[in-house]
This record gives sequence, structure tokens and C-alpha cells, in this order.
Amino acid sequence: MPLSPTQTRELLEQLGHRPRKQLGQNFLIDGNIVRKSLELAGVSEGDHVVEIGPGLGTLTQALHDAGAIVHAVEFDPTLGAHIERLSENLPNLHLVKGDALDFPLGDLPEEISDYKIVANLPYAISTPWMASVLESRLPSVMTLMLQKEAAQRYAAKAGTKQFGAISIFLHAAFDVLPGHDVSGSCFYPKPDVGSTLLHLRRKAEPFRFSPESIQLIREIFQQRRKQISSLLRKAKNETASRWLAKLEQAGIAPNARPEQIDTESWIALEKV
Ligand SMILES: C[S@@+](CC[C@H](N)C(=O)[O-])C[C@H]1O[C@@H](n2cnc3c(N)ncnc32)[C@H](O)[C@@H]1O
Repeated sequence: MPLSPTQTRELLEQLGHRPRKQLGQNFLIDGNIVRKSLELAGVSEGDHVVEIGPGLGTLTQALHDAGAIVHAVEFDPTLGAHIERLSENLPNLHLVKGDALDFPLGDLPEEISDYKIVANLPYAISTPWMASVLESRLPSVMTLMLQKEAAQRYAAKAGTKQFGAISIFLHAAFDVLPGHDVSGSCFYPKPDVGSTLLHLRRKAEPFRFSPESIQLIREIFQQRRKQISSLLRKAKNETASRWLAKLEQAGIAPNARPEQIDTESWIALEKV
């Protein structure tokens, strides 16, 4: 069970720690959300699970109790020391004290290819951290607490204003299930932004874009309302010229706007 708001305040006092807003320190105090996260991720005995930002250890303890081998990364030195003390009694908890942008998968051993990610993310780093995850071994599932707007971008479909480069990269590799909005009262202190619990399941055949294509798609989306053909002409690199010549073959109209081109069509463009 997670700590109640009173227990959370008491523990923070004991640690002499004030929640740091810039590190997104909004701790989970709702048992249902912890349970739901584990349930969505289907955590079971022996699973390797990466957790970003264990904080006071609520989710960490629940993952460990479910039999997972937890690979956690905590940036805050006070909370890192707290988790390190917890780990003395949790043999399957492995902590990296550092930045998740440097250790996006914690200390997950190279040879482990089957793993999950379950985290109440520090909202400020969610997108660059996700970009690193997409470049590494892909997890079988990710169950993530995210800022609502980030979750909307990750889940967005073509033709919506939230649809962007990250939506394409995620949808190419994962089924992104509808998210659950989570009330601010499930955290201490209450965040001043909305939160969504999002669940992603790796596809049977996940597709990954090459680094050059990732770069090009990101550039293209900086001018999402321009026509794809003129953006590709302007980009002046080998991938852009190849795509320009293959637009029709990939079923994309030259005057289509990037935000209207769905993930399958971007994949077709990369494959032709
Ligand atoms: C939203 S809190 C989640 C805490 C805890 N997992 C929970 O659910 O109660 C985010 C956590 O991420 C940590 N954090 C912030 N930035 C980080 C970074 N760059 N790398 C690793 N951890 C970070 C914070 O210190 C905090 O513990």
C-alpha cells in the first residue's frame, strides 16, 4: 500500500526533504493507481521492470512485492539515499543514482531483451527520455504516468493538432491504448497540471525509423502546416530526396500536410 498523505509528509520531514517542483516530485498516495499500474503492465514474478524516479519508493515496493526485478533510476540525492536504504531489504531492487537521460534503462543488463517499464515519470523529462527508450531495446510494455498533454501527444492520431513526430515513432512500434485521466488528489503534493496513466504494448513487429528519418520527421513537424513536397524539397538531404521521389508510391499526395499523414504512410515512405 502506498503511504497516506500524512505518512508521506512524515517521511519527507524525517528525510528533511521538501518536494522539488522542478524534479516533478509529486508522490503517489493512491493505492488504486499503484494497483492499476501493475495490473496494466501485467507485472509478475521474475519480470525485469525499469522504474524512472522511484522517489519515496511506493511504486518500487509494490513492483518488488509482485516479484519483479526492479531497475530504478533516481536523480535526487536525498531520495536516492532513501531508496538505497530501502534496497538493503529488497534484494531485487537495483538502483542507479543519476539522471534518467543518461541511464534511460537504469542498470538493466545488456543481455536482458524482455523487460517492462512502469513509472510515474518526472514530467519535464518524459519526451527526451522516451526518445532514448525508442532508440534502445524496446520494452514489451510501458505503463506510464504522464502529464496529460504529453499522453495526448503520444496517443494522437493523424489529423489532430496533438499529432507529431513522437506520435509517429510510438505508433510505429507500440499499440497505444486509451489513457486514464488521474485526479490530482492521487498525489502529494497535488501537481498543478493534469495527469494521465498511459499503457503501451509493443507490436508483434515493431517498426523503427532510421536515425536520419527520425531527424527528418522531427524537422518536418516544425512546419506541420506546410505541404510535404515543399518541405522535402527544402530539406536537401539524401533521405528527403528519396522520399520526395517516392511520395506517390507511398500513397501520399504531394500537397498533404505532415499532420495529415498517418503513421502507416510514414512507414510506407521509409520502406519504398
Ligand atoms: C512524479 S515523482 C514519482 C515518485 C514515485 N515514483 C511515486 O510514484 O510516488 C518523479 C520522481 O522522479 C525523480 N526525477 C526527476 N528528474 C529525474 C531524472 N532526470 N532522472 C531520474 N529521476 C528523476 C524525482 O526526484 C522523483 O522522485
